[in-house]
Amino acid sequence: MSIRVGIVGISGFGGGEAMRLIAGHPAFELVYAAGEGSAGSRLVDRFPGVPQKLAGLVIEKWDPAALPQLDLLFASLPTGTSAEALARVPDEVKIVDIGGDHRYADGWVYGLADVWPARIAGRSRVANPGCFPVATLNTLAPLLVNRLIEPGNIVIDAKTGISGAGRGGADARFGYADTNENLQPYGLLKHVHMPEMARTIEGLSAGSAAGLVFTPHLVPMTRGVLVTLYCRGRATTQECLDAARSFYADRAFVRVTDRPPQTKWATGSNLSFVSYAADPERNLVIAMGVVDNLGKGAAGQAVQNANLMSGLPETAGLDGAPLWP
Ligand SMILES: NC(=O)C1=CN([C@@H]2O[C@H](COP(=O)(O)OP(=O)(O)OC[C@H]3O[C@@H](n4cnc5c(N)ncnc54)[C@H](OP(=O)(O)O)[C@@H]3O)[C@@H](O)[C@H]2O)C=CC1
Ligand SMILES: CC(=O)N[C@@H](CCC(=O)OP(=O)(O)O)C(=O)O
Repeated sequence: MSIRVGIVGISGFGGGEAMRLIAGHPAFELVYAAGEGSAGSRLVDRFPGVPQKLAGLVIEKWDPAALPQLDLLFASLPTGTSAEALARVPDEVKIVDIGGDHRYADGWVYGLADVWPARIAGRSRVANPGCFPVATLNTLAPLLVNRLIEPGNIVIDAKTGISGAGRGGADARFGYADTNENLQPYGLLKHVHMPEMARTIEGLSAGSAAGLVFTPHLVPMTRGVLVTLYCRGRATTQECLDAARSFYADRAFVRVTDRPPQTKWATGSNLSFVSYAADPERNLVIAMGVVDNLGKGAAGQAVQNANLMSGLPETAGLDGAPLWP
């Protein structure tokens, strides 16, 4: 039996990636697509390569009062624009919010799927983590749970591809001439992802994350997030790798590697790569994490969460290999 799903924000980068994954999903059937400016166009008009079975589906104007019969809705709307409308979606329709409006909000589970799948299974309102948080938290979780680093002294140096800003990123920073052959730090001291990262670090460690520092950088590539995390701790490299291998032993999507991960390893997939280099004498642990911002960072983890919410195998529709090169 198929599960009837919808995507609001389908014309965007996150929504479009969700469509690509759902088109190949064994149990999900896309029956509803919605948006604002794209309303009235067919999927084939926006995505010329869309599979034939979806080509004629017309994007509706987003209206939670006019939904067809649905089991599950993926919301991929600009942060700040989804809370009011999603509150009007009937309770029986499950929702995965890819945007930032419901992270640690009442009634919603924070959907860090690789770390706590049991919290997500069977739930009906799940908030996807942001792309930097999932790359960071998947990498830190084994160290925090095993008390291998101090939670209060973590510095996150992050790099992101331009698609992290979405298609709607009309900001002049995101044009070709501004991004090609260029590197830009941004969001210093108060990036919007700080609270969800601090709260999760505190939950995993039972300590304070008060000293957290996070600086993202925009780099001239389309997809990918790399986080390099500077931590205080006396563990060896081998102890960090062993902790991660044990923590993720039965998890499908997290790969623990001896060598530093690269963004291309994850492109087009729901994979998360983690690795570590530590020097106990210098009280230093360097932890590294890679995801595709549109995969694990958005639509991939959204589908993983939807599988858990629907009682499906967690890997359904997500077992394709990454793109290479
Ligand atoms: N890009 C990324 O790597 C990641 C993004 N996210 C989050 O996912 C969400 C979507 O991001 P992204 O796909 O990149 O953004 P885009 O700018 O690419 O897409 C935004 C989408 O929202 C739709 N939209 C905007 N306003 C409205 C409205 N009032 N009613 C209905 N639809 C509307 C647009 O539809 P239309 O074209 O029809 O107007 C478009 O489909 C954001 O919250 C973002 O922060 C999270 C993790 C990673
Ligand atoms: C390059 C770029 O702008 N990236 C986005 C992250 C995308 C993301 O994870 O978005 P939400 O948390 O809003 O869902 C940013 O730094 O805000």
